[in-house]
Amino acid sequence: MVDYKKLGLVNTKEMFAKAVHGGYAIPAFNFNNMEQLQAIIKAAAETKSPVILQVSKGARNYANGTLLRYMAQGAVEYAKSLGWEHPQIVLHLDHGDTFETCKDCIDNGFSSVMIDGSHLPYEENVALTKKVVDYAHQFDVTVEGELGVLAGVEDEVSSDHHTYTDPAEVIDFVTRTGCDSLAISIGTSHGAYKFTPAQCTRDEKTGLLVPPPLAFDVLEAVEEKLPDFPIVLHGSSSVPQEYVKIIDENGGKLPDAIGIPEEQLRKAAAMDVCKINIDSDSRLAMTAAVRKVLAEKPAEFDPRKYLGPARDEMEKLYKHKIINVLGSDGKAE
Ligand SMILES: O=C(CO)COP(=O)(O)O
Ligand SMILES: O=C[C@H](O)COP(=O)(O)O
Ligand SMILES: [Zn+2]
Ligand SMILES: [Zn+2]
Repeated sequence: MVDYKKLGLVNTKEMFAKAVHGGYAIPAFNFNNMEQLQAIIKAAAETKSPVILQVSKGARNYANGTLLRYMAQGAVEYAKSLGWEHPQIVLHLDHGDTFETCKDCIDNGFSSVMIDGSHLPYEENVALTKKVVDYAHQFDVTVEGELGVLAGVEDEVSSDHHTYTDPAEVIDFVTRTGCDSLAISIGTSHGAYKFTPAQCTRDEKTGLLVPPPLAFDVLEAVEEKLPDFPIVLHGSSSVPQEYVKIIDENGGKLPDAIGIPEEQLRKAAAMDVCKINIDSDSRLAMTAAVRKVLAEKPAEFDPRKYLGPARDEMEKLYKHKIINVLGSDGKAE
């Protein structure tokens, strides 16, 4: 049993309580490699923002779960070396799909896990989430559950199929499972194609696609049922069009890539949403920077010469999210 507290990591409990009352949200950034991790830690340290490092199943398969875990645990020391005296860093399993995966993470130093039973029939979701909570809470590890199905990659049916969270279910779910936070579905989705052009309107001046608004009425109804309970938004990349443009101008092809406007995320962060998941935007920042360097300097073959600029671009992006969108800067002084 690896005790995350001995590694200097923290769970989400206190930071969520503060974020809910403070009208801001904690960034949850996925990482799969060293450059992403360095950029996240540097951005969080320099803005003094609490931060959640997320590891997905795909990340564990890509980079090796053990290696990622040691990297994240080492990141606490890295943060301190940057002058962040008391880092508030959470190591979180993103979209855990079985009890065994969650247990493996809890046993090995994760301070938080998500059990995503949202695709199961309701009673099975309750039973699985409760099983993970009962195990996790013995070790003071916090647990995120999910109700409702996001559109796109998550629903496995079609790109516009989704099921918004049913506010009538949330009290029962949270009470019976004991989960510490709840991911809900209000119109966000994973990846860089969150809406089809047919679902959008077009801005007459800029010609850019304008996505439909999130279902804030559902979020409000959830908040009414669960006052001050930490709510999580997955699929919250905004797909910055400047990155899409750089990628497309340098040999890439991302037609009609579109995300959640930052205005909407700001509004959600001011409400009871206290964890906002961002992965795709970091991928776009990295890809844009790498494509640009390789296109401009065809003779370059030192990975540090393109991964370095990629890391700088990601750091810039993370800081922007922390300061200008989520409002979590200075909350971990
Ligand atoms: O929800 C996410 C990770 O769980 C990431 O969402 P994005 O694909 O919008 O970045
Ligand atoms: O939930 C989705 C995250 O963006 C992780 O994506 P991934 O499974 O490709 O690592
Ligand atoms: Zn899910
Ligand atoms: Zn997600």
